[in-house]
Amino acid sequence: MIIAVDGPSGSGKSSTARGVANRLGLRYLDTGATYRAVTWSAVERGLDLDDTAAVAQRARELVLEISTDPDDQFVIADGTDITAAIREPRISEVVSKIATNLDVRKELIRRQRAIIDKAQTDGGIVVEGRDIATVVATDAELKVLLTADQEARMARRGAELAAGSVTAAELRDQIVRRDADDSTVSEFQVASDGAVTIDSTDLTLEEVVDVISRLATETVPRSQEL
Ligand SMILES: Nc1ncnc2c1ncn2[C@@H]1O[C@H](COP(=O)(O)OP(=O)(O)OP(=O)(O)O)[C@@H](O)[C@H]1O
Ligand SMILES: Nc1ccn([C@H]2C[C@H](O)[C@@H](COP(=O)(O)O)O2)c(=O)n1
Repeated sequence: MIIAVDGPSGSGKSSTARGVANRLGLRYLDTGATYRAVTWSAVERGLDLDDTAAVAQRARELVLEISTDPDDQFVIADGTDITAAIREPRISEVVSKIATNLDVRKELIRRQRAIIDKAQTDGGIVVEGRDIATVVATDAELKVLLTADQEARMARRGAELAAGSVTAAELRDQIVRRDADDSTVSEFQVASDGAVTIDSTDLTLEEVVDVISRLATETVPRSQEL
């Protein structure tokens, strides 16, 4: 089974997808981490992020290992553990430049599909991102568009970061500006055909995990369809 979870920044995709994978004994893939890993590598090498050809070449060359264990998440790039580094503000601030590079997307979607194919032999996977239901795994048995209103998403991200470490303007940049940039290459504001929209504004994380897990158990995997 493949469960696709898409949605805007701060809607709770990562926490929810990890929770569902745990609950149902599935693998978990954070596709945003692949874009962050390429960003980290390009920044480390001092590449001009506007040089789309050079950045795409870096994406193709990068040796990337990304965990699909929901309880043990790590990202290793060219032998360096970058699990924490890819969450630093210096990466979050520029990652959209890499995520809107269409040649980078082509390469990372190819890699994401290979990870998803492999996980099928382990019983299935919950995949979260922006274009999972619409591009990466259009055959997903369950497609969820996870939303929350902008104020809730900014409040959640603010609570997550160390108190006083970001200004209101920086917070807005991380949520509003990033979504505006990212939505130029993916449609994650409107549900695609067959997707269920879940508005998490007034739901706890546990409640969202409950809803998606229930929908998943009511869904017959394609391989078992008669
Ligand atoms: N339903 C919820 N209610 C309250 N807080 C939540 C809920 N879902 C997630 N959170 C919290 O909101 C923050 C953002 O969640 P998360 O990182 O999962 O979002 P995301 O959609 O993956 O964001 P991004 O795309 O920017 O990585 C986390 O601190 C998480 O614990
Ligand atoms: N399938 C995806 C996943 C992520 N992105 C973009 C969106 C962000 O700019 C960046 C990092 O994602 P995050 O870790 O914040 O979820 O990658 C995308 O375009 N497509």
